Amino acid sequence: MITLDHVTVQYPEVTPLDEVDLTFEPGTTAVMGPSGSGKSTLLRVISGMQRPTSGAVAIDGVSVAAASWRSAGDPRVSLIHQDYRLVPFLTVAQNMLLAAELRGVRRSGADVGAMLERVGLPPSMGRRLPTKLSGGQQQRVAIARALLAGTSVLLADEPTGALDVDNTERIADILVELGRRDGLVVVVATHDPRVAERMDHRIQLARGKLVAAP
Ligand SMILES: Nc1ncnc2c1ncn2[C@@H]1O[C@H](COP(=O)(O)OP(=O)(O)OP(=O)(O)O)[C@@H](O)[C@H]1O
Repeated sequence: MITLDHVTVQYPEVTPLDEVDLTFEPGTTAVMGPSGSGKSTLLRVISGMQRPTSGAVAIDGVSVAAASWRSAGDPRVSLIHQDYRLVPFLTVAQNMLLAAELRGVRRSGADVGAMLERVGLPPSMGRRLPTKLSGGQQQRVAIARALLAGTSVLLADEPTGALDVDNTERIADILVELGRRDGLVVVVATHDPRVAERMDHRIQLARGKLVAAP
């Protein structure tokens, strides 16, 4: 469970998160709201990549670890993006193993294949370069990479923003299953109402404030 306690992120001109109190349980939650309402900031704060100006963020009662020269944030959390962010000159398997290694998690080639199958891709795809895959396949690899690294909290920032309707459906299916079957806490920032309606809960941000709770 993720808890935010009076979390504020303040810049000189804007306050993208303003005294936010929020809880995310295992399962999927869509975070909606207009552009600039603070959705990406919320995900960065949960991941530990950004320290809030004030307030506390914890996962299962333990404060999220802030990013440092040693890590890109809390090792329990993975963040996936609209543009997938796979390393283009490494194979799919190397991308996945590198992420696990950076977390200090040892994984085998068999683990990579099993994780690819879990997101509906053949294990043989591990040998391909990400640039040779479709957008939907790349996003599934990004999810498999997060799972291989042992994440228990999966954050997704507009994960279907660059995908067509069919691939959007597939990614939404995978996220829902990870929440329901595997008990991950999945938080999805999205502008797409079709994605949001598939999630277990929906929240809405407006100018850094929560305007509708689940
Ligand atoms: N480093 C920064 N310095 C100053 N202002 C910032 C910084 N990062 C974000 N902001 C501002 O904070 C506000 C919230 O940004 P954020 O990216 O969280 O919004 P968002 O809801 O994710 O928007 P979008 O839907 O367009 O991705 C915006 O007004 C943005 O300009």
